[in-house]
Amino acid sequence: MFIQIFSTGGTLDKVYFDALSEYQIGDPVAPELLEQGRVGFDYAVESLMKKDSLELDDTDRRLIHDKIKACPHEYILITHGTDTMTVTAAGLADIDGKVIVLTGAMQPARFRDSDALFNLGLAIGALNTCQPGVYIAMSGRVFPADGVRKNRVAGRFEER
Ligand SMILES: NC(=O)C[C@H](N)C(=O)O
Repeated sequence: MFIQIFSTGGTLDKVYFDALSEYQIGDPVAPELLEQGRVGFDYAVESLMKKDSLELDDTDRRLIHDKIKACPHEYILITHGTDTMTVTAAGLADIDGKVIVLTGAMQPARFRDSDALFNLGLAIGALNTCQPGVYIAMSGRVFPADGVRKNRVAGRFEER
């Protein structure tokens, strides 16, 4: 099994710079987390952008779409900010023959109580078992991309 990972930014990849008292988006954390998980598959990671998903625009989403469409691999993982994950996922619905899973985190992977490792593991499980289609793996569940929303108050994803 080979998984192509595209990172786009989001809280998952955020780094806290104390001197600046603000967050910035660092390098993709996915490889480190996969190493920590001692995974038994091959993968490659390509960083497409380093943005909070609230700042993604149509041009960014077109790039994400076109990169995936042109990718020769069947299994695609997208790490993405949670706030507009469903918007990006909706734009991938026309891509056939691939298992595409988006995941992210409510807390930066670098935080001790982060949900990042858990969510990434869930996404990898989804890639191992799902039929071709677009899915969001968050909150311990794998949702079809068109059947989920983020509940900001509760801090989790749920059926819509
Ligand atoms: N948890 C997150 O990823 C929220 C962040 N604002 C984003 O959508 O990029």
